[in-house]
Amino acid sequence: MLTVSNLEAGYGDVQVLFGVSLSVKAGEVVTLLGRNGMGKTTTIKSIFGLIRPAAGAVEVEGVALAGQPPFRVAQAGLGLVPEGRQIFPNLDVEENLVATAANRTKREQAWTLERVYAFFPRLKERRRNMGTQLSGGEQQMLAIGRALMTNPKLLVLDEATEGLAPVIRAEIWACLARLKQDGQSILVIDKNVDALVKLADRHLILEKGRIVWEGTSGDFLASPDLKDRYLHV
Ligand SMILES: Nc1ncnc2c1ncn2[C@@H]1O[C@H](COP(=O)(O)OP(=O)(O)OP(=O)(O)O)[C@@H](O)[C@H]1O
Repeated sequence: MLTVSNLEAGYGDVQVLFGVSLSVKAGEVVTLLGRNGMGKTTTIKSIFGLIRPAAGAVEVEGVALAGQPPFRVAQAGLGLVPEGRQIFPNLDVEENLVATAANRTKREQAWTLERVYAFFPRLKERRRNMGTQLSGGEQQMLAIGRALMTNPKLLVLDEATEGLAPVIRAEIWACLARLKQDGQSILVIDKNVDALVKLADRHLILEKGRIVWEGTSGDFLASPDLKDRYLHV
């Protein structure tokens, strides 16, 4: 599905990623973990063409994407729920959902407005509200719904539960679990390791721009020192 190999990237003269490699297979849920400033968002920006990697390869089902503009990455089947949600503020909920919608993969069970509303009934209630009038949790559901409307082969969430109340976080995790049951491939960046260990199949830990650990949820639980070494502040 997604293969990233030896990615190097940074900002100006400052190198942030030093050969990041990762993969997500069809139907898998994989997490990218690490403390603040370790390069998680830079990895996502490089994958999505939001910054140009200095070296390395990004492939989606064999299509080479490194250095391609964001619309090509979207066309290849990657859907992003960006950090900070980035809801279009001057559009209402429904307009946000259809703004970037596409069924490029020609799925039989495509995501449509009706299906997104059935998945997030709260969005249906709020369909005529402007993006800015929504609560943080509703905005997050909208950002996920908007990405699903592109019918992505891989859904990527960057800090999807940041700043949300614990009960709302739990709702978002539950949504992701339902998507996983549906066979959706997902890459999640988040700091709530305990919730992610239950949800995900595999985990990668990023430290100073390098992948320093990789394993299954079982491996992660069997190494309790990982949290102190790489994840706690
Ligand atoms: N636009 C930018 N210009 C210059 N340096 C940046 C920029 N964005 C991030 N950096 C630097 O790159 C490094 C990695 O940042 P990145 O946002 O990828 O980390 P992160 O792991 O996603 O952390 P966080 O959880 O804080 O978002 C940090 O040292 C950060 O200061």
